[in-house]
Amino acid sequence: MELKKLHITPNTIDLKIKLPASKSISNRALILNALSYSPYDIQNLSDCDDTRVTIKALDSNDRSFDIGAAGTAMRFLTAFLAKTVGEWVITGSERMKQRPIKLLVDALNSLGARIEYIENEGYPPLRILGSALTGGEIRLNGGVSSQYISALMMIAPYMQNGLKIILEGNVISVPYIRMTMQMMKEFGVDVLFENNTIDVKPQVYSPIQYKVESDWSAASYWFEVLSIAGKGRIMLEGLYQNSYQGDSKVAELFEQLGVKAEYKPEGVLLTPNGNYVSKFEYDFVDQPDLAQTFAVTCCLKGIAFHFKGVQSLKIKETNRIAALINELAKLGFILFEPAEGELAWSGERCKQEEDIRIATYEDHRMAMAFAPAALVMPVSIEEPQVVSKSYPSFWNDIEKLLA
Ligand SMILES: O=C(O)C1=C[C@@H](OP(=O)(O)O)[C@@H](O)[C@H](O)C1
Ligand SMILES: C=C(OP(=O)(O)O)C(=O)O
Repeated sequence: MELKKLHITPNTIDLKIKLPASKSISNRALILNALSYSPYDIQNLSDCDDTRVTIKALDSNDRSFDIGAAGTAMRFLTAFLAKTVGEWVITGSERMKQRPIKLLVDALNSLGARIEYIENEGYPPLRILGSALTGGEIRLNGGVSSQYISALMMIAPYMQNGLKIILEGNVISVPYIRMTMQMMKEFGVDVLFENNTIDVKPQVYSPIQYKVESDWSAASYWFEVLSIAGKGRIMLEGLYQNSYQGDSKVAELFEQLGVKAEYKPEGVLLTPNGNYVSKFEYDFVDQPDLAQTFAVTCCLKGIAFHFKGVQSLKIKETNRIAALINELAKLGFILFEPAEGELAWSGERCKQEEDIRIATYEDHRMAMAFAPAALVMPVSIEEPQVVSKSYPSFWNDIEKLLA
């Protein structure tokens, strides 16, 4: 097993980090570029695994695709292939075969698609008989994954009757639905999203030249580094205040955890603000990918926390709730679930392990969220290469702290 041993004890921190491009924006831009038959190359496309699998599928002459561990690629391509004439097979990693897709498949089949399960009902791999879709009106539970909704929205302009989606339940990850809507508008189509109803009339996309922003979820690990270190300055290049990414909320949230973020023309400058709250409370329903960053930061700063809105973490790259509970216990922190969809730490401690080896469960965010713990104690991160799912140069950037 590969192991990354780390203990970071910098005298000063003065870094410039070129963050990876957003994988969420990259994967949408690729689908929209394909749907608009664009002659342009997308600029600043991410080079991460989740984007590479989408590029490979869209560029290939194959009929069978393995999208590995990429949730967005699985969901977006399922919808894309459902409306593309031909017979297709789509599969993914062992974990992807446990991540639910039934709501999306049922929705597509009710709109005129023909999709079958090859192994287990409700899960990839899928056999898709692609054809023109009739569209119409559907009701969809918005509480499982917004990726199903984004996937349906992007192909909606090409449905014969357009598409009206009435979202039911507590809709999660709404900023990602808004990101899809904004990008569709940039590619020249009208989308209405009001009162839990999304309406897309039959239309055609227009190709545009598109440049992808840097990734705010990746930025969160640098906020964590500065918060834990409590000193230094870090310039994160290519980030803007008015971002389509809901995870840009990280800048405001870290004001409570010792970090000041200033917007400069080249990016965001992080410096300490000396302000650490005694208890951190937040509902992560709009920013599920930030939860791991905050759990590790709070524990290492001795700040009790109570998170809500984290129910979707159980169906991501791993069960992130279980993974956080297991791995933070190795560092000496006892977390618990006050209720379904919640995670908390009330200050309870256990004995820290002597030789700390953090398991990453094939989850890039476990590796990246735990790496800054090395500013406090020596840690080894198992299977560090998992970071390539969203941030291939993460370890090169972390090594700048050792220089
Ligand atoms: O649409 C997207 O790009 C994403 C949506 C979110 O998933 P859910 O909608 O499943 O929460 C997020 O966790 C994922 O990393 C990316
Ligand atoms: C949940 C994530 O990705 P996906 O669902 O696209 O696999 C993530 O990157 O944290």
